[in-house]
Amino acid sequence: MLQDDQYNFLEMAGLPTRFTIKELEMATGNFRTPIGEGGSGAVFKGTLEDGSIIAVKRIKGQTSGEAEFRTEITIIASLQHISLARLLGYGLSRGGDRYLIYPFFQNGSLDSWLFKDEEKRVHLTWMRRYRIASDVAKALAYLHHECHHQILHLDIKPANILLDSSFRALVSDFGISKLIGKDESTVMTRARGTIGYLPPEMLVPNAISTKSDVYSYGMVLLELVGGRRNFMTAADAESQQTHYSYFPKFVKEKMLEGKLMEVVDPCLKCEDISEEEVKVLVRVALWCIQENPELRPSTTEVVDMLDGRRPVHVPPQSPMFVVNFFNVETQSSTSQQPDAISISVR
Ligand SMILES: Nc1ncnc2c1ncn2[C@@H]1O[C@H](COP(=O)(O)OP(=O)(O)OP(=O)(O)O)[C@@H](O)[C@H]1O
Repeated sequence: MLQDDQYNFLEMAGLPTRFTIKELEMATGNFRTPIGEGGSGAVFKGTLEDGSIIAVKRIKGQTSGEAEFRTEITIIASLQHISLARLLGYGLSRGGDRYLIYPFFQNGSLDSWLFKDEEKRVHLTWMRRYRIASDVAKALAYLHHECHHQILHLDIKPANILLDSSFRALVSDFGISKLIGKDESTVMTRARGTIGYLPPEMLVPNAISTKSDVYSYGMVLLELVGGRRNFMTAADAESQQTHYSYFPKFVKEKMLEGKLMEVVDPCLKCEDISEEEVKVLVRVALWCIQENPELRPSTTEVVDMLDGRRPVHVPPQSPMFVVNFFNVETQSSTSQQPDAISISVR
């Protein structure tokens, strides 16, 4: 019969292993170093006996998050892609807390670079941004088209894109993902994801598909280019009204005027930016956020466009219904970035 340690081959095969709470306490020094806080719990830094550095996500509570926890383990256990954050293991405590263990990625999440001050944003050089766009597209193409099932991530946003020490991107957080059969093109689901990245088909009871991730990806692309959130609000003290600014509309207008460089994050140095690449990213983004899912490209097509294997035609004019809904303005405002638009609906 095999001894316990002879099962180490499972670990070597990249399958998630179960950690005891004692092992996790040892690794994290009793959860001494928090590195982040998400909707479902806090994340702590730790070191395993073999010296590898880990991130331990603690999901508090007995019942909440159980479904997400199971989904995350089941889905990610079977995935192997260089741009997906690998799940090293999991843990369960008697008190009902649950743990997910990932490799630690030195540069944290994309949102902590993109939406902070200029000092942080300048580290996201144009070359890094383009590579991040390409890494995420490749991870999504793998999930959508290269696995036994189609896997919908359903929560693509900068907070769920982690960056390693060379600013290569890894998609993480499969808590609300969904598997669908290869022959099915759509699936019914309740609203999930994060406001600001949700495609219109998600706002009404309807079928979602891989094209829903494509929409969220397109929204992330625009934020990468602009170095700002797509939705921003500013309170007008005089009229006591809130003004919304919607970056995608501004981008669309600049594209029509032929002044695309005006949409690029002003903190980037002009000489480092390839105008041709800006055109590619912006056009791809505007294709991805088409309101009609059928017009959006597949993630495989996106990869081909970013890699220059497929031409990127001028995207069609999209009505951008959200503009009328919020009565938004189009200036490239640098106003306050509200928490309200990043509320998660699960
Ligand atoms: N593997 C990791 N390496 C380094 N930092 C990490 C890692 N995982 C998470 N973090 C940090 O912890 C923060 C919170 O992560 P978490 O996945 O819980 O957040 P979230 O995606 O915003 O939340 P939610 O679970 O609600 O989607 C991240 O924004 C990031 O800064």
